[in-house]
Amino acid sequence: MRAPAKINLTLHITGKRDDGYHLLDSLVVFADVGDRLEYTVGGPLSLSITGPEAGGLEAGPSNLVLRAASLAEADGGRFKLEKNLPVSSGIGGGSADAAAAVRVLLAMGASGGAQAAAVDPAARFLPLGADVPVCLDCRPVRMQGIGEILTPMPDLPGLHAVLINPRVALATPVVFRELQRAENAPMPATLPDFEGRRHLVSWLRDQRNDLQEAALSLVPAIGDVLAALEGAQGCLLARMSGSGATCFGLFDHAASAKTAAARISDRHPHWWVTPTQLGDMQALSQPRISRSG
Ligand SMILES: C[C@@](CO)(OP(=O)(O)O)[C@H](O)COP(=O)(O)OP(=O)(O)OC[C@H]1O[C@@H](n2ccc(N)nc2=O)[C@H](O)[C@@H]1O
Ligand SMILES: Nc1ncnc2c1ncn2[C@@H]1O[C@H](COP(=O)(O)OP(=O)(O)O)[C@@H](O)[C@H]1O
Repeated sequence: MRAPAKINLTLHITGKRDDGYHLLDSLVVFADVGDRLEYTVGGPLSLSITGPEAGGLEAGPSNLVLRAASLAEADGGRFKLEKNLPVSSGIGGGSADAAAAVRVLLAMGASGGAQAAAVDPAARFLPLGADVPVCLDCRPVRMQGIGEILTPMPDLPGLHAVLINPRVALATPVVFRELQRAENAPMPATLPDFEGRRHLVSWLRDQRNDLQEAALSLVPAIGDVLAALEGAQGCLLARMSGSGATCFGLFDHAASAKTAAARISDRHPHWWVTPTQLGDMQALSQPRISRSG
């Protein structure tokens, strides 16, 4: 099963709750790049991790895959995680993995009993992380509250993009702590009916990521990433996703995104650079179940 990266096209921080969590207003889409998770029924609950971004990631009970399995009351089984997304990078890799584990366990019939099964999955799995509800469906949404209020945006045009991480991990709480002002304007109450990609991009230019300035002050390399994207031929808009440090550049065509990614990668071989499509990845994220033996 695939665990697509989450991208915040906008991230307006509109307030702060008494428990310290911030209120968000964010337009979220998914990428066709992500982690992969395999689950085999049988045996005690376990997790192994491979892949280019596996380094330093704990496979113990603190891993979000195993935390999700516990919350779903899985009674065992082996998870294998192929970690392709940089950890702590603003594209929700951990939340995507947790949501993928939930999807497969629910598809296999794990429910935690009738009472738990009756609870809306978004509310039930929110304690794993504010980004987990949005990652359950992998569809374009407007995300509000602390991440639990989701309004589908089924007609949002798909986008061509390049994702870049300067290979600096940035912990979400640290960026929120650095935020100078928690009360900022939300997006308009009603979002436009976008007529196409260009319309969406020109509207996005007037929106913001309110965490970008705070993240930039912590990791100046984010400025280099944004400059590289903005300088690339065909780049329509460059912005940071989530709490960073990953940034996205939007392009008119898949070919120009690919060319830009190759050129930037040549100049910055240590950066994580990926051309991708952004939009609705629900179909791609569905579990594919095979039975053997
Ligand atoms: C900022 C966002 C935007 O999509 O993305 P990332 O940068 O993590 O990808 C998310 O809201 C992050 O979601 P997630 O990473 O699941 O957050 P959690 O584990 O629940 O929270 C980590 C910490 O971030 C802060 N936090 C998170 C979400 C929120 N709405 N308000 C907050 O203040 C809190 O300090 C919290 O203790
Ligand atoms: N499967 C996982 N993948 C990534 N991070 C995980 C996972 N399980 C637990 N974590 C922890 O979650 C935190 C942030 O995860 P991540 O989702 O990658 O951040 P972000 O949402 O900023 O991209 C890190 O402290 C990491 O150690």
